[in-house]
Amino acid sequence: MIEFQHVHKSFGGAAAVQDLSLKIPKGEFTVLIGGSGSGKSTTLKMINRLVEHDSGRILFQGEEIRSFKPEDIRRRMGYAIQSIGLFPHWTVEKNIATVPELLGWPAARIRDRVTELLELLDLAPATYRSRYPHQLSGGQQQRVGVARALAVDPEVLLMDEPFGALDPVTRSTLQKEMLRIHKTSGKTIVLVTHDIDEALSLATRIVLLQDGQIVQAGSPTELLTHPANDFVTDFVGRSDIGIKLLGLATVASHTRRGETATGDALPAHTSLREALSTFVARACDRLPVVDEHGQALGVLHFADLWHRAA
Ligand SMILES: Nc1ncnc2c1ncn2[C@@H]1O[C@H](COP(=O)(O)OP(=O)(O)OP(=O)(O)O)[C@@H](O)[C@H]1O
Repeated sequence: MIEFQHVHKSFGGAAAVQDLSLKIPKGEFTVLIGGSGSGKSTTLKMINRLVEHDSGRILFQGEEIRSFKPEDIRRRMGYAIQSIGLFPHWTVEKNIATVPELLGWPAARIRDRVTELLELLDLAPATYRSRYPHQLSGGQQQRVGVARALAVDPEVLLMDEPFGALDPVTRSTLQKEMLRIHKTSGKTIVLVTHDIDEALSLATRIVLLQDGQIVQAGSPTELLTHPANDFVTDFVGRSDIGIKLLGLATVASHTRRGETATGDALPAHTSLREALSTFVARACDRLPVVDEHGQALGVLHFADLWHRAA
């Protein structure tokens, strides 16, 4: 759906992105990750032409990105950023309605869409639609930023550190919401982060950048189990690669069905990483597992964690 072919971008003679070639297929959740100054934001912004590339080609659905009108790009690609950029003197409703209004949607359609988006992001419409940004918490502002990016149901969602500067609980909640939105909408999402745990939990594909070049692109499991070099190993966390692998699998896939055990049960969608923590905290080697309806599913054995995790 989006393809970079040998793309270069320099600022004042210093290369920010060099010879970057990358395919982003439709429906993928691609996470661009790397250290500070590695070229993540520049790469993202070249997709919606906030930054123009110097050379090479960037294709969107087979056509050079420069051939699209900026307003078409704005309609087809939602954009959410860490600093949100909500207009302070506009209500939540008006902020979310920015692009629909630019596109001349009728007022009733805009109102319905705002209601739908606020509900999607767990902000009660009656309470929040007429508030101003300063009357919201940081997490709520981020949600409004995401709602605004989704307003005209774009084919692509571009997100630059959208959950930066949030406390871990809010961050984790919003990450889960993004996973749900991705799962239900099948949207193509490109997200920038410097947080490897965020990348591992969200991405279907991780693209690790260093000095404006791709060091490795692959699934979270590939990066953890087949790192291209020492830089990748260090970046993904040399000392806790095993724990991170456990974070990629759920209890459901490791449960011995039909067995029974006593004690508080784990929901089947719990990650094996959390399960390991529960085993240690409870000093036990078996945990009962329940499905999403709270019905007994089986038992997770401590021995099965490492046995089958990779
Ligand atoms: N508008 C600009 N003018 C000049 N230099 C820029 C500009 N934007 C980015 N750069 C430079 O390009 C390089 C890559 O920047 P970029 O913002 O893409 O990195 P990043 O990986 O997103 O970093 P961070 O995680 O710190 O946000 C950096 O050296 C940066 O200083």
